[in-house]
Amino acid sequence: MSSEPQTSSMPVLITYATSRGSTKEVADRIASRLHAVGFAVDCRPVDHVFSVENYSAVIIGSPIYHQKWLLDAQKFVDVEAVGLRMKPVWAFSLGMVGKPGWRRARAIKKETSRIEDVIIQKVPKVRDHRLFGGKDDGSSVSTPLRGLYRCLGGSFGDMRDWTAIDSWTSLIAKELHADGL
Ligand SMILES: Cc1cc2nc3c(=O)[nH]c(=O)nc-3n(C[C@H](O)[C@H](O)[C@H](O)COP(=O)(O)O)c2cc1C
Repeated sequence: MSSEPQTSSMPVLITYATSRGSTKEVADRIASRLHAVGFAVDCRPVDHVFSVENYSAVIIGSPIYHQKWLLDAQKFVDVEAVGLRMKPVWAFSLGMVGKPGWRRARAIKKETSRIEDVIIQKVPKVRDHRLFGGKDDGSSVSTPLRGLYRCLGGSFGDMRDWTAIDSWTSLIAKELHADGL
């Protein structure tokens, strides 16, 4: 008899880094939606994950600060790279995506590919990466910079698009089902 763990009985790991809590709330939402459609889930911060070995799939999230993922999330991908390469992996980022418009669209595209380049170096077959709007009241930014950001089509507040997050989660659930997980 094989001693291999039964993949389908293993939970899906939803793991995140956060500085101010908004990414945790998105991770919790993804976990609860997956749980609602029948998946066993485990949602925890990246620094509370012992190993990815006992998970069937992994969803990793981090906010973007100064154009990079938080260090804890980068470290997690580095340390777990070998294990992650053997699983279905999805990634998401939170950032200030702002209002639609060509200037922002270009900035978002650039930011998204910069983040993806780093993830793909470690986990080449990451299935998808999404940049969702985050939450920032702008209080940590100087008034002139806030004004400049607004002129460029950015906006402050809670920009999390729960409909987009739920749709993405449904796509992941479909793929997991298709994989027989
Ligand atoms: C000091 C600071 C720097 C930030 N830098 C970026 C950035 O470079 N790109 C971006 O898209 N969002 C940036 N943001 C927005 C955050 O990614 C957003 O607020 C996110 O929701 C924070 O996640 P957390 O609450 O999980 O820490 C920044 C926010 C702050 C306060």
